[in-house]
Amino acid sequence: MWSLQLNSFLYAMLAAIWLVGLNNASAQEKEDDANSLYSRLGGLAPISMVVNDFIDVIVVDELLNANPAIDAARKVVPAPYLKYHVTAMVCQATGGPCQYHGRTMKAAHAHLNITQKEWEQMVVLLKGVFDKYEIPGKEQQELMDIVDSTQADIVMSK
Ligand code: HEM
Repeated sequence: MWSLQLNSFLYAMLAAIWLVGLNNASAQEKEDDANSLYSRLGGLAPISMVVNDFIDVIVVDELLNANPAIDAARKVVPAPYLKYHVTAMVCQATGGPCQYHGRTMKAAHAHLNITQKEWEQMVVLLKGVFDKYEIPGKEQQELMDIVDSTQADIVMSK
């Protein structure tokens, strides 16, 4: 009898410890989420607006379209398709709940022969969009770091 009660008590204690552990884990996760770049940017809606403007400015840029491969691709690849994929990618890379299902950066850009000069133009255009949306300096830098991490896979020639 006693040992049965003791056993139930021990099980109840173990269950309580396990539940407290679970609660702590989710509190920690919530804190991580709130601190993610994704949350600091305001989530998916503001990210999609920044990407929307970014794609709108790059597809009409004269310096970029002087590259015949870029010009040909932007005429056949729908801008909404690019906006969808780039939004999902940024959402995922900043710690948001999305999953990017597009091609690798190398596979998506290899045929475009993107030069260093074209990359730098893209960065100037992107910075202009960041400024338009008044993204704070720290968050701009973190976003640029993500973009920079793709440079080696995107820039194909000098
Ligand atoms: C000078 C810089 C860039 C130019 C000119 C450019 C242009 C393009 C073009 C024309 C396409 C369509 C290619 C095709 O399907 O034939 C494309 C695809 C894509 N780009 Fe870029 N891009 C640049 C940089 C970037 C950067 C920095 C990112 C993200 C960090 C990015 C993300 C993507 C994605 C996600 C796709 C779609 C991939 C897919 O179709 O699966 N691009 N880009």
